[in-house]
Amino acid sequence: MPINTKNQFLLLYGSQTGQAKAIAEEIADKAGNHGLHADIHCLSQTEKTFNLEKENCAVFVVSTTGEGDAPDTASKFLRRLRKKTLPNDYLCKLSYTLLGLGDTNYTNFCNCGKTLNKRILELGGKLFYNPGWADDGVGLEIVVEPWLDNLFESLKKQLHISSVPTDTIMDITASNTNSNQGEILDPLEKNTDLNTVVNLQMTDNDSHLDNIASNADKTITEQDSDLTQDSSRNNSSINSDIGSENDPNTIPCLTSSVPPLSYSDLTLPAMPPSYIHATFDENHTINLTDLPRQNGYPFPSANSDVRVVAISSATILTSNDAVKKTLKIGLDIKNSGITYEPGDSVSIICPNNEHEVKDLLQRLNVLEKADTTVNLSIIPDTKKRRAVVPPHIPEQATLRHIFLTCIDIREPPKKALLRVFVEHASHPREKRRLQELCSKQGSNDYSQFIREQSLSIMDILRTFPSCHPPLHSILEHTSRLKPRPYSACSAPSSCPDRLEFVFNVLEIPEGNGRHTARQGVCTGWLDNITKSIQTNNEDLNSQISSLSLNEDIQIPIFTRTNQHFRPPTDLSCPVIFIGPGTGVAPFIGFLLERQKHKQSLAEDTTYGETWLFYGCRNKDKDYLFKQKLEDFQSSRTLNKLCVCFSRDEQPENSPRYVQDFLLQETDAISKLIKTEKLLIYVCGDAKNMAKDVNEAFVKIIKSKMGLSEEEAKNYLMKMRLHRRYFEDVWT
Ligand SMILES: Cc1cc2nc3c(=O)[nH]c(=O)nc-3n(C[C@H](O)[C@H](O)[C@H](O)COP(=O)(O)O)c2cc1C
Repeated sequence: MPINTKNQFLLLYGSQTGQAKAIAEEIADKAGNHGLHADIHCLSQTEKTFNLEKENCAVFVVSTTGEGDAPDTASKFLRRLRKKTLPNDYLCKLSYTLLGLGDTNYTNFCNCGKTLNKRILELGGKLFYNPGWADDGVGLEIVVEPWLDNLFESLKKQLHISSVPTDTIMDITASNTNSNQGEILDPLEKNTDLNTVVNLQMTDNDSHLDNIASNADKTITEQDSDLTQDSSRNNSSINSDIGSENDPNTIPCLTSSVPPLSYSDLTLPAMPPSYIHATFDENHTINLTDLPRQNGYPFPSANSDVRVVAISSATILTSNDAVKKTLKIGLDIKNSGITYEPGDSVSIICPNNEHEVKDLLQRLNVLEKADTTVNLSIIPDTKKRRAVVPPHIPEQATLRHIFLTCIDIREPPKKALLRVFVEHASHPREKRRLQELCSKQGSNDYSQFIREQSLSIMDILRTFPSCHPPLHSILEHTSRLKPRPYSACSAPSSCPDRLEFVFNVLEIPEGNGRHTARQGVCTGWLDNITKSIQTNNEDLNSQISSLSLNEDIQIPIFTRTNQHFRPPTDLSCPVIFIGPGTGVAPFIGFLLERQKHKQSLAEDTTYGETWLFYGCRNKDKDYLFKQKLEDFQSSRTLNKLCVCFSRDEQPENSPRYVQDFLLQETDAISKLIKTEKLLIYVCGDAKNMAKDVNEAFVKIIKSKMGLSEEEAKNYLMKMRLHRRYFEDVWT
């Protein structure tokens, strides 16, 4: 396909953890199938490789991070676009569309995408296709897939390209008849795509190829017909096999409670072309300790270099009979060059579980070669455009190294990988169920049975025993293994050489498609490697640490600054901290810092009221930092400590959750709000707690300030905008 400016569009992405980038790359890949060429760049390349004001046609894919913030790689671009000096017609040449990624569990859903969209419109840009707002909380694909389906028709209309050159069609089209060319489309409404439609009527012995041929309204080229015939062979065998059993209920399901889809048409994603070639070199021994972590590819959001530091303590903060085990880890950062402030987080670069790696390598039939040097290269005649070995995977390493440290083998397999699995499942009924799960019609099943249950690649392979995918497919379709961030619960002003953080050891039970019970990747690893030094006694821990008995437990980390979640600088402001469970962590650091400040302040300094709302299940089992919090209260660093226990026997009307406690304190809190100096900090679970806390404040403001619901919500929104309401939440 010749590249000329006529069929070219600018494709820009801003991504924090890789999803927006992956979707942008998918758009770039698919563009060629439609006779289009995507000039793809990260937004960080602004003014180096692209200049927006000179562009005619652009597609943006941007996620939101932090508290409604732009990804790190997009912030410079947004800063430039926000300049007040830009004229109103700055982008008047530009027609564009935008796909925003976000998560409705966070307060500012898709804020970065929405802000960008608003600003481009203000600067004279015109939308040629409705923006899509995809919600990671329920599954990005629910919006992304239909949005992508219609994007290319709109792009072609925009670029005045009426027909698709036949030599560029890779996908196979069956029922592609309702193409709404040129309209601005609602991504959720209409559906015109270039995907494979598989018809598997029980009674219909027509081959898949026949079905496609009769419905197709696009030419299938020679190179594509290979793909078609492959599918045809596989699918016609499915038909005859299913036909002979004649019982739809025998189609294997992920769990016995999962019904299969009906035997209707399925629209499958196009089979992704393979592109990585792995060869083993027995004569070459590789020194793995020399290999940079994840091939030296930078970690997004790192604010320090990666450092290897010693774990100097591991304190169990919960009783033996608590539902969850909570650990506090102390890191020795003396001479490490690592600095941090309360509110910052430490990211732990953890490996996958070694048994899971072994099981997967065994299943892929490469366990004997796990420690042999492997060379990865690009298949010379691959059909994948711009194919490169993923930058976080070294081209020369061992499989064990790659599977342990570079790729995420726990993440639910993407639909593209399931599509590959379809081709490598030999049992017809398993093949059919895999087809369902990656099909458009099976989207709900995919969300419900794979994504929501967090099934791993190995869970899927165990469920479909006849499926034996090739090694390269796993390397091609897995994400980078991500470092796990934890808020610091210490303060450098009180112990400059130590950084502490807390976490619950995540226990994931067997069931719902998960073939084995497991622990969280990072929390399970930290729990295991610190077993020998774990203690319930903080004092014992400091003795161990002073004896330096555990220098050999070392872990790689980096820190991330959190400019938006900092202790108040004006100590006269009243402040309310809300942090149930491990959400209390940053507030311990804040209070340590506050205590230090207070000690150095003159007697008559005005010191704002400081309250903490904390919650856990049981007073005697999982009340984290009990002693410390009570000490803060005794020293008047904390003026009010409101603790609730959700599972203890209690007098009627006792608050069970922090939001109940807030409501109980409505009068006192509303007085603090009315001072217009109150600062509110919320940390912890985004899904339930942060939303409920937000609602509790709306109720308080509404009832005590005589405002309507809408006005109360606006009041709270203004508090956020004026940096008086802060959140550090996670899902
Ligand atoms: C730490 C963190 C903070 C987030 N904050 C927000 C937010 O404020 N608003 C939102 O809509 N989505 C938020 N998200 C959800 C992401 O935007 C969403 O998961 C997206 O798919 C990530 O895409 P990326 O991998 O390209 O960065 C957040 C996700 C994380 C991990």
